[in-house]
Amino acid sequence: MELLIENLTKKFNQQVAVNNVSFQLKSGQCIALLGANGAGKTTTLRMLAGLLTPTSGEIKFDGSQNGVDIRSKIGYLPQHPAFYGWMTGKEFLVYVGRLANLTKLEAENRADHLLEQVGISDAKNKRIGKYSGGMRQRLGIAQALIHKPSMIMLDEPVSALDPIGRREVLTLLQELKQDTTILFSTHILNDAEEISDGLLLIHQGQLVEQGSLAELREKYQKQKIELSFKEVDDQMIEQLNQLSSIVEISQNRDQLNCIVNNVDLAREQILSKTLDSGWQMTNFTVSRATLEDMFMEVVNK
Ligand SMILES: Nc1ncnc2c1ncn2[C@@H]1O[C@H](COP(=O)(O)OP(=O)(O)OP(=O)(O)O)[C@@H](O)[C@H]1O
Repeated sequence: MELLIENLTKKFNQQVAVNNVSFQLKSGQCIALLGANGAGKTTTLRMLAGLLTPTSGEIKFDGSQNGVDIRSKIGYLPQHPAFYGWMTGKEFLVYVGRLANLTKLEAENRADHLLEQVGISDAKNKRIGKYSGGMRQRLGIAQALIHKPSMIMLDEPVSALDPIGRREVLTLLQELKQDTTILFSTHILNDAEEISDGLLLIHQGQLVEQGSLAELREKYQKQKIELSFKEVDDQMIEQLNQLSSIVEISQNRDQLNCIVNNVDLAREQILSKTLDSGWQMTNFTVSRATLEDMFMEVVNK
């Protein structure tokens, strides 16, 4: 399976919600579409799910012609799924199975299988109105899988959940990704790091970075020294900036984050400068820049 997205764009009147986005998704991958609120994640997923017509660009599934209905290949869980609270979990899945053209028997068998797979078979005869948030999301994922799609797309599958529900659904996704191709959106980097193999970072409608977690870590991994002083002034920052080992300094109140090109040299230079100048240092920590730093760097460009 291969999903190829080329120059996908969506405008709402004059507002460009998704701007010239291109990427590829292959069988077996679990990819996170990561971006802040309003970045364009939902709009992208809705176009891929066939619920929204792109203004321009192409969506090709296994080399299909652009515009061909690919909904039978894709399972989709919207950000705010609507359930009938009076139905039981099993009734709901049988109902969506029938909508997906399964016979009654097929729908029942498929529902039982999926309820087992997403771990809510004990509650299959309970009304959905009584389900916890995590159980509803698991039912929503089962719904997305009903027609045996080649891949599933999940819009913010854990964002609205409490910590217990989050954990339930993240664990389920860990299991599902073993044999399901998954594209999911999130605004939480930790969730993306925990379950995905790769990231698509979207910012103001544009794809600003993409790659496997390993590639991105390698690319953005920088050595960093965090310093705190009793007081920080511009002159101090200027003097530190002149040290040959320091590449860049950012300030957060009395804390300075220094990206350095050589930790050992930087340690020596910073400590000796601090002593000479009589600055009152309260913290000196060597660390590595994380994907969090990458996220902030890319998003603040
Ligand atoms: N139907 C619409 N009409 C007009 N503008 C829209 C419409 N849908 C989305 N937008 C705008 O497009 C931009 C992208 O929205 P989108 O919902 O795709 O972002 P998102 O990344 O999913 O954010 P969130 O996490 O808040 O759902 C936003 O500025 C939004 O206001």
